[in-house]
Amino acid sequence: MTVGVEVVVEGLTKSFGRQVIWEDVTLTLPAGGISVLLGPSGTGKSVFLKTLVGLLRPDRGHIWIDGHDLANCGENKLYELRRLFGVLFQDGALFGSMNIYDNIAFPLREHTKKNESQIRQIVMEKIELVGLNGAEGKLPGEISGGMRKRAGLARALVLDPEIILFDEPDSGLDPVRTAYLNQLIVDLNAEIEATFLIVTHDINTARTVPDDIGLLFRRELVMFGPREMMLSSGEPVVRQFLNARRHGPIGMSEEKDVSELEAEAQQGHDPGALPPIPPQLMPTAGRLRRSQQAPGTWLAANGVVPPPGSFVDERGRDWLREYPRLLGSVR
Ligand SMILES: Nc1ncnc2c1ncn2[C@@H]1O[C@H](COP(=O)(O)OP(=O)(O)OP(=O)(O)O)[C@@H](O)[C@H]1O
Repeated sequence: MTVGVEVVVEGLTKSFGRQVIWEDVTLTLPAGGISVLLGPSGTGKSVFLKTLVGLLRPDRGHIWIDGHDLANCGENKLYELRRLFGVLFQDGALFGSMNIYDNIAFPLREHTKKNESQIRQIVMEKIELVGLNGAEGKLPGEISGGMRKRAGLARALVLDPEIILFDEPDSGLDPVRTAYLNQLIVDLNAEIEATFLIVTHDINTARTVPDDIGLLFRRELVMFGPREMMLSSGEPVVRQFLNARRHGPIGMSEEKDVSELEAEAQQGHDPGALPPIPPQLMPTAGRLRRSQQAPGTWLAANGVVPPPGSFVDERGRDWLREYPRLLGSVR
C-alpha cells in the first residue's frame, strides 16, 4: 500500500530559448488527492508534466517533495525522487513487440532485483487492479485503445509510485471508454491513495473527477483550487474553458486580442448562467476516497450559492443528502 505525498510547486518558470512556456507557476498537489490541469493546446501542459518528473529542468522555481527540491537537486537525488512517480503517457508508450505481461514487467526487470516469481505476483496484481485479466499474452496491437491505456497504467503502477501523472488519459477514447477509465482512476485513487495529476482536454473529466482543478493560459496558471471554486468561478477564461464556449478570451489558435473581445461584448455575447455543478464521481462499491470532501464544502465555507440543480446525478439523487448517508454507512 502506498500513500501519496504532497507536491509543492513554487514560482516555476520554463522556457525554450526565448520562448517562455509558462512563468511563476505556484500550486500544491495535495497528498492523495486528484488534481486536473487544463489549458488550451500548446500552453505547455505536457512540458509541465515532464518538468515535474524531472525530465526537463525549469529555469527558475522549486518542486518540493518530502523536503527535497526536485527542480534543483543533484543527479543522484533526482534519480531517487523520480522513483516516486508513475507516468501514464498519452499513447501508453508500450513496446509493440512485447506482450502485455512483459510490457508491465519491464520496469521491475530494469529497476529491481526481484526474481520472476515475485515479478509474476506483482504483474498479475496490477493486471487485476486495472481490469485486464486474460490480456497478458496479447501484443499491444491486438488490443483496443482503452485496453492499451489500462496496460500503460498497470506498468505505471508496478513500482508502487506515490505520485501518478496522467498525460491526456482520454485522448483517442470514445466517451464510453473515457467514462470507464475515469471510474478506474477514481477507484484506483481510493485503493492506493497516491497523489494524482491528470492533464486533460475533456471537460466532463475535469468537471467530475478531481478534487482540485488548475488552468494554464497565456503563459501562466490562471487559477488552481477546489473543483467547486473553479466550477462556480466568474473568471471569463475559466468560465469559457469549463463551459466549452467559443465566446471568451480563448481564440481558435491562441488568445483573442482586445478588439475581438470588445466586438464580442458589443454583440452582447454574454457568458450566460453557470451550469449546475455535477456531483463528483464516487468510487464504486460505496467506498470513499481519503482526500474526498463532502459536496458543498468549499461553497459553504466561502458563502457561495451553487447554480440550481447542482449535485443532482442522472438518477435524480441529490448528493448533498446522499453523501452524509454514505458516510454514515462507511463509518
Ligand atoms: N523539447 C522542446 N524544445 C523546444 N520546444 C518545446 C519542447 N517541448 C515542447 N516545446 C514547446 O512547448 C510548447 C508547449 O508544448 P506542450 O506539448 O507542453 O503543450 P500542451 O499544452 O501539452 O499541448 P496539447 O494540449 O496540444 O498536447 C509548444 O510550443 C512546444 O512546441
